[in-house]
Amino acid sequence: MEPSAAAALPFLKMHGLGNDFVVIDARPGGIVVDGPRARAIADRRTGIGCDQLIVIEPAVSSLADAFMRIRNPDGSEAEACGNATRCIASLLMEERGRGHAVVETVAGLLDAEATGDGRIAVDMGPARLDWREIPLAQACDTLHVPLALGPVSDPVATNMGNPHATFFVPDVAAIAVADIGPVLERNPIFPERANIGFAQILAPGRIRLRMWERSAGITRACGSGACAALVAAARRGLVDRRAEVILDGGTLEIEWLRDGHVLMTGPVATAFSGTIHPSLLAA
Ligand SMILES: N[C@H](CCC[C@H](N)C(=O)O)C(=O)O
Repeated sequence: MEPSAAAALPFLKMHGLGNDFVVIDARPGGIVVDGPRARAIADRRTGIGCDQLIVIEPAVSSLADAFMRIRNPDGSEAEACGNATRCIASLLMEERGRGHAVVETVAGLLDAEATGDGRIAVDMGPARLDWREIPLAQACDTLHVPLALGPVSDPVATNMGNPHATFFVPDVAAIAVADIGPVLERNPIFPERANIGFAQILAPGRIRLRMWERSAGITRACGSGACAALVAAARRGLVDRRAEVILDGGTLEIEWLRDGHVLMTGPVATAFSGTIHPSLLAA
């Protein structure tokens, strides 16, 4: 059932370290938020504005509490969104009055639990490391992808449900992320484009990361990007399997477990609630 043109749609504005989301609960009314509507809502000038639009849908799997649909500001669907997963998991835990939740995504079921200090830990599933899984357009060692642009080269490719390329640099502050991010995102070696991370090793357990997100541009934090950066650094022997990843908006704790899964722990916040004006739904 589509909301009538007159119906205003309630939403929550949430964020994880400043990576912000408009969250719509489509479970009750079967509301469809397609690409054009997502674009209209996510637009920071004429809409509400967000890095990703998150729609909570009824779970498909009997093992999940809800399905989380992720849309980028250009309306495209993303397979993973770590910060949003923490936000949705916290909503589901609150609804059910318990400290754990299972969030279903197109990339699989994600287990989440409250860590007791106000943060949420999510098992983001296995890091996928084969060139076909990223995906890349040609067979290559994902630990050394043959790509260079300006001051950066030789990234590590990782799939966390979504595609990532992580470049290691001596000083992230010196990287013109807004200039080279969009060009790297669309390099033909990434048939589904890619999220681009620029990482600086501060210490064996501390990584500084700046992100250019696929379809979303520079964001203040990126959970799946932080996971990809930790896995990349550990594969290169630059850090152990656990580190603090310091993003523009704050710090995430990432651990690459022995079973290949990646655990991400960090805060969530609800900024405000409101209703979406029907004109935005007419898109
Ligand atoms: N902000 C998200 C990542 C969104 C990735 C999206 N831009 C894509 O196209 O994969 C996170 O916290 O993981």
